[in-house]
Amino acid sequence: MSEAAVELVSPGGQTTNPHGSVETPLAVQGVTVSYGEKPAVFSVDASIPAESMTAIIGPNGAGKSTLLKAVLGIVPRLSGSVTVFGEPFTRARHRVAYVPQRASVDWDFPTRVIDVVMMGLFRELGLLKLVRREHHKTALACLERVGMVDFAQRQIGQLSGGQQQRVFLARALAQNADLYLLDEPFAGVDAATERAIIDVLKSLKADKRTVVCVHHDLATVADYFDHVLLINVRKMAEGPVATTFTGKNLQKTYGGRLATAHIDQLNLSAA
Ligand SMILES: Nc1ncnc2c1ncn2[C@@H]1O[C@H](COP(=O)(O)OP(=O)(O)OP(=O)(O)O)[C@@H](O)[C@H]1O
Repeated sequence: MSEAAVELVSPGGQTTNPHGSVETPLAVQGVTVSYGEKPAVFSVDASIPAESMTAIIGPNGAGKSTLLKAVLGIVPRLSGSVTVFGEPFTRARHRVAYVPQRASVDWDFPTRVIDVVMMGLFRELGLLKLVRREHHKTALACLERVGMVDFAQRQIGQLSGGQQQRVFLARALAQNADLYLLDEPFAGVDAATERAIIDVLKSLKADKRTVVCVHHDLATVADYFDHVLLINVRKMAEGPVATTFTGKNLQKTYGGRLATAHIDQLNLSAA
């Protein structure tokens, strides 16, 4: 029997291999993606620790979204490999939930909030896609977790930006995944929604899930995350926030685009 076949899934959803060590939720090696002549992501390596909250940080156009899409197979890789809990993504996709950038979704599509969340249950609905009472209850419970249960019957086009973001998070929760990949979950949301989203993400981590977010607000990195991946087409740095989210690494990643005064305000180590 192969090692993969005898993987053990612990109660928290964590995978250990037969030797008892925890599989890396996401390992990226030498990934290069190009939309044209110039690579958008060049030879990026990353190793996302289990049960961590990771921020992918870098300037506009640095390739952060592209890296997530390459992990998910939405855009083709020119080179490199991706493993999810020690397996190719195609074998582990059921363990991954993705929340895309809000702007990339067609919100005019005529569908209700509850139906969007139900999409997260597609694996449970079976071949006939029969929605049973318990599926409905699960979807409502996920909406409850993001404070959107009263909006279940609303058309998605009639939601505010922050409400849309919460609904997509509810869909991801319905997937009951082990690895959550979110592309700018806090973009354009108010303080209350940001608090609601970070509370849900922290509860996922407490439940032994792994969370990875593309993130722009440097002021909240130390509070929200414990691991960072800094990229600007290439990987600039990766590691624990405490030792990697430093003024020097931010200068390296953003170059002249980030004023020294802004870095000073973050009260980071200059190392
Ligand atoms: N579908 C596409 N076709 C062509 N070029 C693309 C496409 N998507 C992204 N790009 C380009 O690839 C580069 C990386 O884009 P990407 O969206 O991954 O950056 P990002 O770091 O997520 O940026 P932002 O912080 O602005 O969201 C950019 O130069 C962008 O213009």
